[in-house]
Amino acid sequence: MKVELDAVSARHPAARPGAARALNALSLQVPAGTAVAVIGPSGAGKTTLLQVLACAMPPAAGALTLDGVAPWQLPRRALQRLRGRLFLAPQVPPLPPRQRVVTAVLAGRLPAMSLWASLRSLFYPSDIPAAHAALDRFDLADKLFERVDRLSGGERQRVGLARSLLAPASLWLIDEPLSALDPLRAQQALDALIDEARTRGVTLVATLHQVDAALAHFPRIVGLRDGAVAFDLPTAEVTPEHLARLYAQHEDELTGAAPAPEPVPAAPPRTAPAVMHCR
Ligand SMILES: Nc1ncnc2c1ncn2[C@@H]1O[C@H](COP(=O)(O)OP(=O)(O)OP(=O)(O)O)[C@@H](O)[C@H]1O
Repeated sequence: MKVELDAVSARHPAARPGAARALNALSLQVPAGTAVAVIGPSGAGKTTLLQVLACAMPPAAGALTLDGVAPWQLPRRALQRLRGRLFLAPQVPPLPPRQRVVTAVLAGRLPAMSLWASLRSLFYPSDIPAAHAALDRFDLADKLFERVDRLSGGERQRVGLARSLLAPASLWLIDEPLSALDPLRAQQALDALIDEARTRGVTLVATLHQVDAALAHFPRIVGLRDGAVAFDLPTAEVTPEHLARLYAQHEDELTGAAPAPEPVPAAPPRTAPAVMHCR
């Protein structure tokens, strides 16, 4: 799916009046079947960008088109159909706690299923081999029949990613896929996502805090700051200077260092307690 944003601005419905826009006249093109990593400091607008692309939030200004179609001008049912071709993986996947992993993964197919088939699949998983194969890409096949609430945070995150492989989508929007993964799992997960997206001709837009991982795996990097594109370059052309400017005043996020501790307010000078006379 081809993605085009032209001077798009967006503001969260819950934002304080007068708060800065989360996206500010942002323009971006992503050709069909390509992969791009979006990096930038906390609050830059990465998640908001994915929400706008997923048609979960309408732009306040500017134009969004997906395969040349303006989603917010479509009739409601056509917009629903289009949303079925988009897959948004939030940072923390919304998995019902008592559900089996196999059911949670197969839920990725729900947009392509009739109401009856989707209800049936809640009780009788329809394609267990497909769920097994998707989990295997994320080294989680042994958890096929485990309950979701018995998984670690990282395992749940990988279940959310495995779900993308079942989704009938041509645009994957993946928000911070590595936030709960150790370095080895993170590398495997990115390899699997990028490889599967390329094989299927799916467009992949992923936000990442791990700049090293973005540079190592993605062919193109978009740096986002204050809701606008700071740079949009082939990975080989991204320099330390680009990164230093992007993360200025947020250097701890670039280096992965723990943020500097909040300054502790100085204790008030100790004085002898004042004698109070009560009458
Ligand atoms: N639920 C919300 N309600 C109101 N304003 C919000 C909300 N979520 C985000 N914002 C505003 O939008 C801005 C961009 O937030 P967004 O979550 O898109 O940034 P981000 O780059 O994904 O940050 P992070 O890396 O910390 O997840 C924030 O600075 C905040 O002002």
